[in-house]
Amino acid sequence: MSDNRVKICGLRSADDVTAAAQAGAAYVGFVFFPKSPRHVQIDEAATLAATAPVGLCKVALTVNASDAELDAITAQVPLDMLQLHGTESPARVAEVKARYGLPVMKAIGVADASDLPQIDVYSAVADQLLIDAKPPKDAVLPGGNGLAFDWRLLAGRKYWQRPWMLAGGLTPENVAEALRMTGANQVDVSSGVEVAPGQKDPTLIRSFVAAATAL
Ligand SMILES: O=C(O)c1ccccc1N[C@@H]1O[C@H](COP(=O)(O)O)[C@@H](O)[C@H]1O
Repeated sequence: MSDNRVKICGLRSADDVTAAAQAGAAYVGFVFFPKSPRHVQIDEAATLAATAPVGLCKVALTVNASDAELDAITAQVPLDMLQLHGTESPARVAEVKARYGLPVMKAIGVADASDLPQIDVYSAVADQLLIDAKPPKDAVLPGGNGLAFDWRLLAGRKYWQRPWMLAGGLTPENVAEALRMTGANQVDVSSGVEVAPGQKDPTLIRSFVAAATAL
């Protein structure tokens, strides 16, 4: 068993939270983005977060959220981290961090080598980085599309200043190879542990966490 840490994102029920916790996930994510099949209302997320065992990091995923939206989420949901998954600028990341006093994880979309310098830019302001596949141009969702990027882009990289997670198209079948190729020690998954959009499967969650932490 390794020290690899897993985030299961897009949880919508108490059973999902229990499955993630019992499988050994380190983080659970709640999606606040109405276009997503994983979107939860703030009061639902508050109830779900309250069921999470102590020590499980509860993350709110938002996309270009306004202060009013973040005020409402942070006032009602007991959270440990904010994940910014839109086009938030470095200045906005710093502003959110200061305003809410919570660690901020910034998602960065990668399609090719030209996207990699953004990782250094956001390292200066975010507490963690989430390196995800860049969504297709016509995508409705900026993440959660079940698409992987070419992991070879991260092979042999220099070390970044911040902890980071690998995301995008990860599954119980490919996560071990993804960890090996990128050297990541944290991974984030959504579609890869679902049987239908937004519907998590406890067996897939268990298989994913087992595969990611077996190395
Ligand atoms: O999951 C979503 O619906 C979502 C919506 C908007 C922004 C990000 C979203 N998900 C994040 O994307 C990664 C990768 O997802 P997948 O495993 O490829 O489906 C996921 O881990 C979430 O952090």
